[in-house]
Amino acid sequence: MPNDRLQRYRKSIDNIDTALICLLAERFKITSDVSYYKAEKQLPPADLAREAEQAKRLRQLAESTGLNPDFAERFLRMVIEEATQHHRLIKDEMEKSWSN
Ligand SMILES: C=C(O[C@@H]1C=C(C(=O)O)C=C[C@H]1O)C(=O)O
Repeated sequence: MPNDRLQRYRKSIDNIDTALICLLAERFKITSDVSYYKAEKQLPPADLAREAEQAKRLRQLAESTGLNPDFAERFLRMVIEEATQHHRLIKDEMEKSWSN
């Protein structure tokens, strides 16, 4: 069948997409734990110094693996935004429960 090769490529792409989603789910379980930790300790949801270190490290990693560093940083920023939004949500919820 002429599409055999394309089908194989697509199978590999689907496997990689599955791994990416599973890894992201694992990452968000950890950042969710961080949300509760930060809320309990009254720490700010975002840590810009830490984010700058992560961006630097991932840009270098992207360069060394042939990935566009700008794309790697955009992706990281999107993931961090989702995590910090959850931190803010949990902080607000916890502060409301303390004031009751
Ligand atoms: C998870 C943390 O909270 C925020 C989310 C981060 C992330 O998703 O990697 C990084 C820094 C913080 O802005 C943290 O401080 O480590």
